[in-house]
Amino acid sequence: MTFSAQIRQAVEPIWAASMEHPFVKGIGDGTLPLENFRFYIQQDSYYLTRFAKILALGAAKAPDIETTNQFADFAKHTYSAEIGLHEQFSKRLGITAEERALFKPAPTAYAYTSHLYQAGHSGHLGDVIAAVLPCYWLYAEIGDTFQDAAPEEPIYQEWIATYGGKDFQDRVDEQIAHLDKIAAAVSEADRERMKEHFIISSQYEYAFWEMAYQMETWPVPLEK
Ligand SMILES: Cc1ncc(CN)c(N)n1
Repeated sequence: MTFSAQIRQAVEPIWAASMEHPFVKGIGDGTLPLENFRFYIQQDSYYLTRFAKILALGAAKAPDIETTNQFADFAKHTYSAEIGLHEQFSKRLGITAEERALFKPAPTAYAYTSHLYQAGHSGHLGDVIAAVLPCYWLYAEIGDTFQDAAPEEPIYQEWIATYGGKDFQDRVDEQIAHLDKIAAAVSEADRERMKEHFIISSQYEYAFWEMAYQMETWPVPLEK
């Protein structure tokens, strides 16, 4: 079994729980209150700006110029496709400049991006990919699962289309191919550490839906 198939099998219960999460199901059937999605978009915009930096770090850590180019392209695509989409959604959802200026990440968004930074900065390209892969692969599976869903809300339709398309799946396949190649060449200790990054990111993916569903706050709110 390939390394990617092994780690995918290890996280099956976590990904199955994500698929069943009311936030995700609510996008699919259109019942998710827009207020929750608005909260998600703000937190996810923060998340994506950090995610793009970790992909750029992958470009810097790549062993050859072709892989550097590919990871630089992953970072650019995060900006042009996902952050661009969030900017459009933010306008349509009436997120104001003042709200943006006052924005603070919720605990889970802060913790998840800190995990990506820690895994990415402390290791090699395999650590970067293991940490970011659930972000690609899980969303592609969700997009695929809900491809035929027809929520009434156009924003939810567009969100599903972004992750359900061939372009996003191609990027997942490229990341998996890199990870399997690296996993075959490194030590067992490296493979164990990469698996752990993948599991932790998968747990945080679930926690991110829950954060948006509960509109999570820090335990002791401060005056703005
Ligand atoms: C939290 C999270 N994880 C993954 C993705 C898809 N890149 C995202 N937009 N946000």
